[in-house]
Amino acid sequence: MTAALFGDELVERPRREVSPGAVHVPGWLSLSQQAWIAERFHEWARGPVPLRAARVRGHEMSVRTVCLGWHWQPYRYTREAGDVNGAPVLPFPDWLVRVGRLAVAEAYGRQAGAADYTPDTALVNFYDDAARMGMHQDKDEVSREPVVSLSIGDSCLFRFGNTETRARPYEDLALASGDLFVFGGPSRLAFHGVMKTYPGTAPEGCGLAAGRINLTLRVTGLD
Ligand SMILES: O=C(O)CCC(=O)C(=O)O
Ligand SMILES: [Fe+2]
Repeated sequence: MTAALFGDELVERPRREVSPGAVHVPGWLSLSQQAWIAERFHEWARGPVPLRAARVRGHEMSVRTVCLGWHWQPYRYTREAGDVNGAPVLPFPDWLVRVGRLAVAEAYGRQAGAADYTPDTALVNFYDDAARMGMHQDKDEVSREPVVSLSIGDSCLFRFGNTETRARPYEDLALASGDLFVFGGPSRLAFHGVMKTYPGTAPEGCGLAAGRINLTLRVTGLD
């Protein structure tokens, strides 16, 4: 409990620019922030659009997703979840815009236009013990503003690569509960994926007993 509160592991996991424009900030969210967001996740998953596994080229993804602001389906954004139940997607909450601005300021510094960062969609992913996500680019957005990623629950093995191919060079790193990862600028279109999660590693008090939640905040550039 005290280890989770005071974060010994942050000494071994310093903040780091993984590649130009891609910044990992371990333990950015406090436990109470994580638990509060996990509670919101359970509300979002109740609908009107439920958590669902998107179908990519005929195959269901192992990750299940609920969206805010805009509904993502391979490979576009819509206001209604036409591939689920046709219901309108939940609005993007103001507090999450503020989280996005704080995250960009944390990653790039206050001078870097953080105050203008206005994400309008979030993909909220839930990973059970078997879920993973293959290497891909986040490129269905018209805007190339940074992606802000927040993780809660079990740790995962995150692979962050290059903008050209799914193959090497890439770097494997752990994303743990409370970690922030921002990728923008020259890394905005880098391939990335989640190779596996580590069941049973969620810290007590993070609000999620099993599994992993990841939120990516994005600017669609759509209107
Ligand atoms: O779960 C993660 O850490 C990454 C999620 C992701 O890449 C995505 O939703 O596009
Ligand atoms: Fe992604």
